[in-house]
Amino acid sequence: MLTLLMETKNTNMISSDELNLESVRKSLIRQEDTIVLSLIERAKFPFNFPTYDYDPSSSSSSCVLSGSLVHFIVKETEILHAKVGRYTSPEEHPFFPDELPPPLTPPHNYPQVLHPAAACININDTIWKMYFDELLPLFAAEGDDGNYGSTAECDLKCLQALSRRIHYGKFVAEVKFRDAPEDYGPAIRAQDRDALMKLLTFESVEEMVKGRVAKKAMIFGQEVSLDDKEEDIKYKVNPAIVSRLYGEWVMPLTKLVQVEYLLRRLS
Ligand SMILES: O=C(O)C(=O)C[C@]1(C(=O)O)C=C[C@@H](O)C=C1
Repeated sequence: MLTLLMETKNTNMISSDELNLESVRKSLIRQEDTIVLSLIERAKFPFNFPTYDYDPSSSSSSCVLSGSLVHFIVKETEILHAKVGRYTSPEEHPFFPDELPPPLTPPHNYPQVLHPAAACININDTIWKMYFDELLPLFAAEGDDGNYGSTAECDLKCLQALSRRIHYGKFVAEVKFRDAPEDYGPAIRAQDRDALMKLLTFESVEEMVKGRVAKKAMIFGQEVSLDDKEEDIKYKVNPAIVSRLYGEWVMPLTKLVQVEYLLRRLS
């Protein structure tokens, strides 16, 4: 708890005068480490289906949870973290925002960098569905080792890291608007999603990101042994899956957040 409190207080939140494309991209690059390492930790456990299984109609269930174990762990963790002010940070977004208590800690004055309308953008429902329906089956081995609590804890860390990275699109969008209001203004006033998406997309950057996260998965996730031959190296998480995660989900969802933010930027 103290660590979390210190983490919340010692935020490396970007101030308005430090806000530029280089600084926000530097943060996105640093967040790649957290995402790749959280996937590697989740890959320690097999799929462990009972972590996600909840059938209210099953009379045999002695389970008293109102949902699956992973729902319970995420909800209860968010309630605890809300009490120490985690979700007063513009960089943090809860998966269950409707059930959170007010902070018990003094308010922290975060730099007011974003337009107030940013607070209404939360796409965690989409992130939750992507993670459990698309991503997890790609890299979690089949099987059940009974470690359902630890498995759910790893899922929580993956969800939090992905949510933070994708919603960081609000800061990227703010930078892009400030750098070129004459370009973004007409598309915003026309509420033209396609024009905004075209303006904010840098395909060369996306290719670099996909290559870098695959390389991080290789370096961070390499099974190390002293007599490995080059062709026998194994990885805890397939680097191609990490590259696909970014190409098919993380960057498109980050761009969705950017578009949603920009549509509201002049309201
Ligand atoms: O770096 C940017 O310009 C971003 O908008 C971030 C990001 C990303 O999600 O990594 C998204 C869209 C761009 O096409 C390139 C990269």
